[in-house]
Amino acid sequence: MSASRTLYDKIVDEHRILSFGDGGGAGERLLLYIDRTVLNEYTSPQAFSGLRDAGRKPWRPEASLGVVDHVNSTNPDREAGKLDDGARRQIEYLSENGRDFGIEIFDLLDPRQGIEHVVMPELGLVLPGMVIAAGDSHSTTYGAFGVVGFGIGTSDIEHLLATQTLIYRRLKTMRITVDGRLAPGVTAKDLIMEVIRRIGADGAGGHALEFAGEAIDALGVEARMTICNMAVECGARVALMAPDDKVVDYIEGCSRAPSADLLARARADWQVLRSDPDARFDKEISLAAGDIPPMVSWGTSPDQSLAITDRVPDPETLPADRRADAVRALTYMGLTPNMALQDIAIDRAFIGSCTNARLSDLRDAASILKGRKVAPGVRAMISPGSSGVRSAAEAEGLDRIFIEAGFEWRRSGCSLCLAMNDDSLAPGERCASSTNRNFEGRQGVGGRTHLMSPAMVAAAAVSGRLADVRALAAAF
Ligand SMILES: CC(C)[C@H](C(=O)O)[C@@H](O)C(=O)O
Ligand code: SF4
Repeated sequence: MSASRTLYDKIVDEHRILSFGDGGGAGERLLLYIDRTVLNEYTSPQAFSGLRDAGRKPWRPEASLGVVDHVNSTNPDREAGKLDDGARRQIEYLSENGRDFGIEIFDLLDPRQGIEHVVMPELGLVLPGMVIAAGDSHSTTYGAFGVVGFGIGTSDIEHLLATQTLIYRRLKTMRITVDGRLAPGVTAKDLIMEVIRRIGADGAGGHALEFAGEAIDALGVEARMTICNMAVECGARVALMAPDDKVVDYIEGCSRAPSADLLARARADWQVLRSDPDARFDKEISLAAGDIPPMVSWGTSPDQSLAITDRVPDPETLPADRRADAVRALTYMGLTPNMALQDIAIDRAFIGSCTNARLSDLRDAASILKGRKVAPGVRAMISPGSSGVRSAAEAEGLDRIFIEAGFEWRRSGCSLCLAMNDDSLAPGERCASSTNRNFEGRQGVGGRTHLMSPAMVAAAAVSGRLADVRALAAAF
């Protein structure tokens, strides 16, 4: 290994307990120490059952937190929220496991409940230089803090709980440098959607993807989380950004943050958490932030997206290897080639998910909705990323803006990001959505998803069709 290292390699080296001996480069197999994990009711049950069957206990229970997010109802009236027997059992089993194994659980009624990737950072549990592995693919979110975060399967969760380690294969590295500044009305969501459009759904496959450049430095921490979260949609196994003062300031305000003393010392120590100036990446790409427009997806893969001012593609004009997918996507989405994206009428609007339901996202959307009404015939709902975000938003009156505009002010959970609870689209319904995946059936059987930023969802909700947020606000 060369003396100059990438941020990814520095963090992996720091957590390597032993190497299985195939060199220190990409592909090296090693035993990796994991600092923390978060468990949800959907992917943890078998891991806990495995521990029970083997008579094992978690090695460091205080390194884990459990939270209910995927299957719960977000109906504000808890009684009315439908919970089928399977979901109820999963939620109860998480609490039971927490009690039996000494792991802290935020259940449905806990004021700190929310989507795991929103809850972990907002508590201050995600600290620069850590490795956080969890049973959910969007664990890449933590990269915004300079953390190696990645998703793991159920048997790995069991191994992690029992040993606080994982057998790991070192990834190749890739860097995307984003120069300049984003234009007014263009957000981190548009930036990552443009990256995914450009490099494809597997463009960063098998790589740890570092984001750098002026545009990234200029973003707030929550916007950075949006980018790292969705980087998994271009195949990145890990997303990373070098932590700066904004990150430490963000952590400082959190309820579970280390003491002020420790943080002051860490602020200096964390300076080393950046790629060395001459570090070599296996792949490098750069793009100009100023060229990125507000984006919307038109198809059924997150890389099938375009500028809102564009037209639905004509498969005939696409490269041969993309044609069949495009035809299938357009059929599923019920769209005609060459129609203007802004002519696509919507039935539903949804603001939520671990990608885009933090306080800054809600503020962006509210700035568009203030004094406006959801178009007739559109059902709009918002599910804040966590119960904490929900109360913070209420404290500054954002709930009133959403409700007066005609949005349903729901509770927190994965909600309509994936139809695993009682929020779903009816067959054929079309939704403007601030989420991250537009796969067939993702929001309900036959449901049609258009991905976009929260402000763009707000613009679509009041317009009744996909719309350019720049026409509604000069800047936000
Ligand atoms: C259910 C879970 C395994 C899944 C994931 O890992 O990402 C979900 O959160 C998703 O977003 O598709
Ligand atoms: S909000 Fe969506 S993407 Fe995030 S963890 Fe839940 S289901 Fe997965």
